[in-house]
Amino acid sequence: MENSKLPLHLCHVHKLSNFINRTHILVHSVALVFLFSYRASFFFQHPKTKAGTLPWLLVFASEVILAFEWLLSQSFRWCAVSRTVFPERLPEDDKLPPIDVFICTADPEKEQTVVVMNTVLSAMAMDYPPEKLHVYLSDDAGAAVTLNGMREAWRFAKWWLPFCKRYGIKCTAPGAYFSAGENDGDEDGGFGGSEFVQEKKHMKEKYEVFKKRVTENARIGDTRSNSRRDHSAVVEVIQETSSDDADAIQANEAKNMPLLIYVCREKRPSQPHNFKAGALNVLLRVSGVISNSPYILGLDCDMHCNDASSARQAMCFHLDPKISPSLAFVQLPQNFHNISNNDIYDSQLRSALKVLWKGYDGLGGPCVCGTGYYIKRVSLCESSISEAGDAMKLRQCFGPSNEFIKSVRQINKPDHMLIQRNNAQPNEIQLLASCVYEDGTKWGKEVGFLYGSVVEDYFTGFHLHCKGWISMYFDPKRPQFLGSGTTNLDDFKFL
Ligand SMILES: O=c1ccn([C@@H]2O[C@H](COP(=O)(O)OP(=O)(O)O[C@H]3O[C@H](CO)[C@@H](O)[C@H](O)[C@H]3O)[C@@H](O)[C@H]2O)c(=O)[nH]1
Ligand SMILES: [Mn+2]
Repeated sequence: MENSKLPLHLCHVHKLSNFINRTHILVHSVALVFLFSYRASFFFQHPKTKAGTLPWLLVFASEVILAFEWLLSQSFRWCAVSRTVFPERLPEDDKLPPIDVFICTADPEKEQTVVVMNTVLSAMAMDYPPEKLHVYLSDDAGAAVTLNGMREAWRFAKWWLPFCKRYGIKCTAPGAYFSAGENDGDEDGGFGGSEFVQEKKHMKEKYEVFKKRVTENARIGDTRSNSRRDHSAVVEVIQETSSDDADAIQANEAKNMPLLIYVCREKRPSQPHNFKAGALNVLLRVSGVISNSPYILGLDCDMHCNDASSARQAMCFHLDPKISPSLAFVQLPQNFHNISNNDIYDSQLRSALKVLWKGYDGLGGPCVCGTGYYIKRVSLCESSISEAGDAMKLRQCFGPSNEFIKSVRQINKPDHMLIQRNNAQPNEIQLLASCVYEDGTKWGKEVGFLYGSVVEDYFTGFHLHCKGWISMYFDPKRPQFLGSGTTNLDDFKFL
């Protein structure tokens, strides 16, 4: 009872650094005024003493451009803030809202299936009520190796999830967990007894078997790999398939597992696929008719959960009644596990994520940065058409699926938090994942993730802010997600 009166999160204004930054802005601005008046005085000089006009004008113009650019970037330094959360003050588990996790993969050759499955497993093993967690993997390549990997991941999850839960494992990606230092007590949730050591060893063996099976599948080859740009939709809810005795014993645990869904959208060479934004919009629709959770966690396939309590921490913002109605998303920084000691290209994006984005947060919040964000479904699926709007207009906006339109109406209702999984019709799902579904609709323009830019994340974030939504940036001490960053100039150039 008492908890409900205490705040779920606090915002700290960086007073000293804001003071220093503002003083610097003032001094710099005064210097600019002197510089510009010096340049302007040139035009009042006697023609005989004047230097060449053209070079003078060019220098002046470049200074004006640079000063303008500098001025725009000062907004980041005006009001830096940071945040603390209190997940222990959240309501009981049965009152927490469901979450859909969206993971995207596009190329099984560049994005190793074992790495992708580590991301999937790490999301499934988060410390959140399993019946409220639904993990969707979008496979743009439609690769058999990825679908097989999902089935293997499901089998391994039956062992991995109870292990993580029992011992409070923080890094829920098995690969990263087992490669961390043997004596890293923090990673082991403080356990160290012989029973734990024994079980950890057993789990490691299971993980090695899982890895072997996934990589063997990859080596056997994917017969469908030639049809990466030309394939039909496949949506599969991963379920019990094994007849293995040991697995069957664990099957009981499966009742307490999140839903795991493989989604491969239809792709045809004649239809634009709109890259990652296109994949995310298919996930939005397919998940809409299956779980329709009010919140979505977006992850790149190489970005695993490094803190099992991540979803609970994000909910400290989303469940705050004061900000919740206008809060579209909580963005966490992109942290990387493979940064070299000589990070000469700033691959860890330190200037952006440790300095600028905190300033961004003080001014209404950052934009979406592609991965590691908890976004409210309604912010992506809202339309100007009210719930009572006529069916024809809703179809023009969201496409022809009545089931999906029904799901959009549901998320606008106040009791949406309690909605449970639906039994969607397979042909409705095929329709939603088809490549022509969006023709003539507002998908990618007004609804969902926006098309027309390679940085769909920034574009979508800006668009949400333009519509009046706010966002939060949360940079906790322990990185909540870890991915692989660029480590050489070639990769960096194409960022
Ligand atoms: O057609 C596509 C292309 C990419 N992806 C997935 O999108 C993610 C990001 O793509 P990647 O090629 O790794 O791009 P990066 O430049 O590393 O990504 C950064 O920049 C992107 C665009 O701003 C953001 O979407 C990412 O989250 C951000 O990490 C990966 O999981 C891909 O599998 C798809 O699903 N379909
Ligand atoms: Mn990437």
